[in-house]
Amino acid sequence: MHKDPFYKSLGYAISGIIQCIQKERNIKIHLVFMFLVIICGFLFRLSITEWLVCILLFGLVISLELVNTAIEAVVDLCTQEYHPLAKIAKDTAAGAVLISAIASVVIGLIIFVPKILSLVSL
Ligand SMILES: Nc1ncnc2c1ncn2[C@@H]1O[C@H](COP(=O)(O)OP(=O)(O)OP(=O)(O)O)[C@@H](O)[C@H]1O
Repeated sequence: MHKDPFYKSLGYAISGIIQCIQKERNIKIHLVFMFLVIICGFLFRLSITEWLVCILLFGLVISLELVNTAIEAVVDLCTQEYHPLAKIAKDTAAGAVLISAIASVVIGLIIFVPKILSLVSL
């Protein structure tokens, strides 16, 4: 079977990311939070380890949102009818995004709250 060159595959992947950003409200919310965390990260001078944790979490949440969108598309392609398996597929994919977002918020609080408190108590 014909295999696309690497630059074309990269183009498809980037197009998938752009389509998800255009179509999905949730990924826009994640991107806004990511942008705010990056600004706060510079303001509070995060350590290398703290940056690595933040970057890992950005990648995790956004990747899971992309996979969630892919699963929604495949389910809709398979059936427009109500089906319990379609519900499980969509709900569990959304649940994966939720778990990663909750973990990110908790870790974000662990990183930033002590820094904010030390600023306030100066
Ligand atoms: N074919 C189906 N069969 C059964 N339940 C479905 C089906 N399609 C959607 N649902 C239910 O409706 C919910 C919302 O589905 P929808 O396709 O609108 O996702 P969405 O609201 O666009 O999700 P997101 O907010 O992540 O983009 C699903 O999580 C699922 O519980």
